[in-house]
This record gives sequence, C-alpha cells and structure tokens, in this order.
Amino acid sequence: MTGETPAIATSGLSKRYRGGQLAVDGLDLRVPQGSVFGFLGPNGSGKTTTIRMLLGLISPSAGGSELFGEPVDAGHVGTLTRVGALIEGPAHYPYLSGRANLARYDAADRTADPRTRAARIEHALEQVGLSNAAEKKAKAYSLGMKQRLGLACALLQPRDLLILDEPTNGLDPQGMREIRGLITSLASQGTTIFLSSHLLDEIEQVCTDVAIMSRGRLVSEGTVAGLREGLKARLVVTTPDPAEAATVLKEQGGQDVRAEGRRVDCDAHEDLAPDAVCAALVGAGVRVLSFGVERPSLEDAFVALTGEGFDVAE
Ligand SMILES: Nc1ncnc2c1ncn2[C@@H]1O[C@H](COP(=O)(O)OP(=O)(O)OP(=O)(O)O)[C@@H](O)[C@H]1O
Repeated sequence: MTGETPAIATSGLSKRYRGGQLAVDGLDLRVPQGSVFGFLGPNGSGKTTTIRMLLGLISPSAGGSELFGEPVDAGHVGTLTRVGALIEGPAHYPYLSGRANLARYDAADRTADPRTRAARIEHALEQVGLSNAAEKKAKAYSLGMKQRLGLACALLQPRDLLILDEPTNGLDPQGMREIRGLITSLASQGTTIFLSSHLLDEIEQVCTDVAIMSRGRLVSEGTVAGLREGLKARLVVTTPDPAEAATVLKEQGGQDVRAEGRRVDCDAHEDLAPDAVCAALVGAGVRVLSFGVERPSLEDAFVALTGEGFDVAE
C-alpha cells in the first residue's frame, strides 16, 4: 500500500531524560496501515519511551511524530481517538471489579456512547478472555489478567491503530497464544497493530514488519521475511567425519566453512547446489547423518545487526 498515509510516522524523534541520558536517538519510523508492526529490542533500548512519545504522554526533546498524518503534541488529543493503547504496567482501580474498571474508563472517554457501553464492555471482556473473571476485584487479578484488562480497555471502541507495549508480559504460554490469536484476528479486520516486544519468536509469529532498536537507535526496519532473507542461509551437514566433510565443502566452493563437533556448515550461496554437494560428500566416503539448508532466524538477524546477544531478561 505505498503512497497511503502511514499509521505512524516519526522523524528524528529523540528523547533525552533529565540527567542527560539519550533514551531515543533520531528515530525515523514508518508504520504502514494494515501492518502488524513489531517494535523489537532488548530491555532498555527505548521502546517504552518511544511509545510514550507516540501517545503524547511525554514530549520529545527533538523531532516529532504523526499518527495518520496528524502531528502528535503532548496534551493534544487529535487523532488519538482512533488509537487504542496498552502501556507498560496498566493501572487499574484495585477495589473495583474488572467490569466496573472498564465502565469507569469508558465513562471517562468523551467519545464513548453510554447507550452502547454495556454491550461494548461485554464484547471487550469476551475478546480478551476475561468474561468469567469479570466480577472479581482487579486487585485479585494475576499479572496476566491485569494485562488482559488493560487490553480490554484499548478494545472498548473500534480502533484503527492499536499500540501495545509488551502485551503478552506476565502471561503463561496459553495466555500468550490467546493474545497472539486476538492480535492476528484484529489485524485481519483491518486494525494496524504496533507491538513492542523483546520476544523474538513472538514477533516472528505475528508480525508482518519489524523495526529493531538497540540503545535508542533504529538498526533495521523492514518486513520480517526481508530481514531474514538479508542473511545468508547455511548448508549444514551432521557427520561423524567432520574433517573430511569440511574438506569436501571447501573443494565444492563452500565459503566460511565451520566445524563444531559433528556439525559442519558453510554459507549456502547460489552457486553451491545442495544435491551436488551431498553427492560429493557421499562420493568421498563421508558418512552423512543429516544434510540440509538452514534459514537464519530473526535472532540471527538481530545478532548480526547489533553485534550483541539478545538479552531476554524479564
Ligand atoms: N523517566 C525516566 N528518566 C530517566 N531515564 C529513563 C526514564 N525512563 C526510561 N529511562 C531510561 O531510558 C532508557 C530507555 O528505556 P525504555 O523504558 O524506553 O526502554 P524499553 O526498550 O522500553 O525497555 P523495557 O522493555 O525495559 O521497558 C533506559 O536506559 C532507561 O533506564
């Protein structure tokens, strides 16, 4: 959908906190409408700070952002009515039930129609899987249930864009699957989703596009498939004869041949026909236990781009 106004566009977006720390540094981001956009980066890389600026909760030190072509100013509502958000550690009224919390939020929203409130609350509870716990007080909710309640808040009205900061934080694997399913289903109805996460496989499973942050800077932006394709696949042989296998791979023109234990691999470039390599290995008497081409994962892409491991500290 080139040419269409992006759901989110930032230009030179930067934030320096008091104390001099540059948390976000010159971010140029373009989130196409209709995408499920993963905002990926280790803890402390500036994701939450960026999201707070996108929602006008804090003002940037430099640069700016637009939502659907309208500038975001701190304190100015603008297009924010089209945007639902779940930000880190959603705050709830602890002594009210989940349902009563939603009623409070909805009543505080000038754009919400009170006549449809009950039905919209019911639907939001159902969407996030909280219908059975709707009468429980929020203080008795687990972290995952609080997260779901936060998500239900964002879903009280139909939204064109959902900005979700670590939406599966605190959920067990089943809960994570349900939220991913919900994200996919909302996206299929046309909602643009901007999703921050430090979980690589989460991004890989649900996102069409991804931006990778490292230390406040954008190190890569593109489609998930494109990012993986940017890395070379590896041709991998498992064998009890690694030295011989390495020799054959080199003879066949394999580059960057590496051997570790029973695994020998090399870059799977275009001129290296896997069937010919396999035949050459067998012809040279190498005992081949397994043979294949491994596609790089998003984690490989991240490590290659940032030169650092992916810190998945919760
Ligand atoms: N209010 C603040 N005052 C000063 N520094 C801050 C503030 N909020 C965040 N920071 C710092 O800015 C940097 C970016 O933090 P931010 O929370 O945006 O990262 P993040 O990628 O969202 O990480 P996490 O997933 O842990 O929230 C960090 O080094 C953090 O310590």
